[in-house]
Amino acid sequence: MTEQVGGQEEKESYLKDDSLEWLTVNVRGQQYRKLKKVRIGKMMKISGRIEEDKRQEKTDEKWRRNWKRERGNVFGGVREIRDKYRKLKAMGVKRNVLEHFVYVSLRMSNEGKEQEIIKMIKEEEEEEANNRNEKEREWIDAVIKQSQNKKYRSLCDTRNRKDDRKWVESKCYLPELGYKNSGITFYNWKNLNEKIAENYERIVYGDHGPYIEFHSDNICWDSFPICIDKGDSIAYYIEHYTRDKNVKLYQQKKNVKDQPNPPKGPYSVSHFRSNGYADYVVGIRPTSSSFARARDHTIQPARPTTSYRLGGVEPHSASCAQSTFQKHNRNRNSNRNAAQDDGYNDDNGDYNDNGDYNDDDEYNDDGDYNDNDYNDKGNNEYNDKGNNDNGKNYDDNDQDYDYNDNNNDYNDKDYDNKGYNDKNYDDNDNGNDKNDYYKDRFDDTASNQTYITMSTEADTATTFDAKSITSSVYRPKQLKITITPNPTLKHELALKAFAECKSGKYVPGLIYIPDLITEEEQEQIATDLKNNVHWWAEHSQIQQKRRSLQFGYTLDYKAMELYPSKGVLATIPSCFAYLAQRIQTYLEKDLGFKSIKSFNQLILNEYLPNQGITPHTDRTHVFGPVVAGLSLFSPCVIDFQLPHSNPPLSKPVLLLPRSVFVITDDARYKWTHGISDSKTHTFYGHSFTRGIRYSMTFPACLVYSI
Ligand SMILES: O=C(O)CCC(=O)C(=O)O
Ligand SMILES: [Fe+2]
Repeated sequence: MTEQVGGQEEKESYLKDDSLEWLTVNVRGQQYRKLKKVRIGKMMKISGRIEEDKRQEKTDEKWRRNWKRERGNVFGGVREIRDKYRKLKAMGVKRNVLEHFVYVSLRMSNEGKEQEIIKMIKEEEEEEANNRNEKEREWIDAVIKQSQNKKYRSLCDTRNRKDDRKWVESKCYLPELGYKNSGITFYNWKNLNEKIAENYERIVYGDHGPYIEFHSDNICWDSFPICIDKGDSIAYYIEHYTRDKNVKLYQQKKNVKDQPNPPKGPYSVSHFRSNGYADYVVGIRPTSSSFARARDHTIQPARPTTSYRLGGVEPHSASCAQSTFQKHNRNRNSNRNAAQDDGYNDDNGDYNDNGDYNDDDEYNDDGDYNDNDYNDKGNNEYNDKGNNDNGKNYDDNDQDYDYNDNNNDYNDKDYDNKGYNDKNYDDNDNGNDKNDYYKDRFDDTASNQTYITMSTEADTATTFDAKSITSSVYRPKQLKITITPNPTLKHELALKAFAECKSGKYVPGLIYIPDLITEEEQEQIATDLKNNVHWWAEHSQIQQKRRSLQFGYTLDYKAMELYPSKGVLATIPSCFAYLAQRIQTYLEKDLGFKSIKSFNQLILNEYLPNQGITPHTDRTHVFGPVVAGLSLFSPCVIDFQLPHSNPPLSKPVLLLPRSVFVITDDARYKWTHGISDSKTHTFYGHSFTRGIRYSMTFPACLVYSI
């Protein structure tokens, strides 16, 4: 051993420890440090030992820096591998650590370097081996045999994936490839007695973020008693949950090769890949599909911090990059989707602010890609390998981070300057690696492969903290609700459009119901809102600066998943529930709708006169085919637009207080609707000043019983 770090005493105490984890061993100057368990989710944050956490954070920083410096090359050059190996030995790590390391080195080093690496490792071991018996030396040969000279090319070929990898490796200490004897154990971080899995196959770095892939044999299935299968037609995977629903396991049913871009999500980046946005692998023998529980699976580690996610830069250097980011975002937007680029939300420089229920990509997290929108973007031909378009194909979904306007964490430069094709990782690329990988993987285990991805609810449920961004302006002790007068329509076009709206001939599928409630009922609603002002302070979310509350179910705009609302929001308050019923009755009795699914969610939106909502399609994977919206207190114009139409079609609809608009069919699925954030709205020549407006959106959430 040529390098010695740490004191003998600590080393011994570590060696006496029977636990197998190795990636949790850190070197802090002269000290050793270890964690007992690899925890899914906030693994470093939950030890409950604050002192430890602080130390850990410092160490994390160090590791992160080290990874940045070393990682790009560590599996590239023999010398780097040797140095790393020596470090690990000096740390006194256990055999399985070394095995894992050698295994990954052999499989991921540059082509043709294997023999050199083997020679080097053997030399390194020589000295010690002389003092040991022959049997102990055999481990090297066993690892070599395991690696079978098969190369694995990193999936991290773009900046976003590399950043994800940096994060996973510096936070979770999980190399891209797993190893069968690594002994790494995964626990539910909310219940550390609950074992999730042992060992893993690989980290799948895709454009929807990193996932840990497991073989089913290594999953503790007893920890996953809940299983939801939404059916072949909509879902790309079966969901499995731990009892506490904290850990979710995705069992992939179909691959995503036909999906060039990922659904929206905190990690999502669009690269228009012709091979699909991620390398999720599905069972290759359809006959085995009924044996879901005997398959392979993956799990998604916790979400990286914003700063790390967006370019892997330290926050302090990012503020200067903010404007660059916004600029590029604008460019991207105009390149991506004209329907969104309408000048709304200019304050954010971001067409979609915080992702509302914006379905512009029209496919979603559940994998029900029920839309053909990709082609419309005209970008299918985009050459993923090229990087000369300065980020225009870089993902717009990062706007998810944008809502708060104060995150100075972006350093978009990092993306734009370096492009997406970091040479470090591409040296091996001969274009066939992926096929090799599949061959490698399935030649000997071809019988029953399916992959599952897993995430923790805690990750996905970390919606923005409304309270922290709710300034006093947003937290009045009283609600001031006034009624704003309606414009008097005189112009012929305005009268015609309004009449067409009422008769259902204006936008296909759009139904307008004037005066669904009386003035007294509106008064009563105002009173009810005032009486419950505390709802807002306690539970509201901020969407594009406006506040909203979700009763019944809550759509997490980051994860785009639906959860039953909690506390006072758990059910639609009785003072409002009759409204949902009345709309439903109207649709069924007066308009002859065949028993529609009951509205089971209420989204209460508050619009100050300078607030709006980005053009969007209400999320299709969580909301049913009929969505109704009641307007209160102030008139406003909602714009219906048909994206990609030529010439562009945009139809303003005047929403008067106490009226309801219902979207079905084309209006629901093909058209977008949005409200401009200007204080003055115009409807066919009639301009009027907006006042405070509330709207109640009633969707029928698609919920599945467990
Ligand atoms: O405020 C409105 O009337 C529209 C709200 C809306 O589009 C929504 O909640 O999805
Ligand atoms: Fe909507």
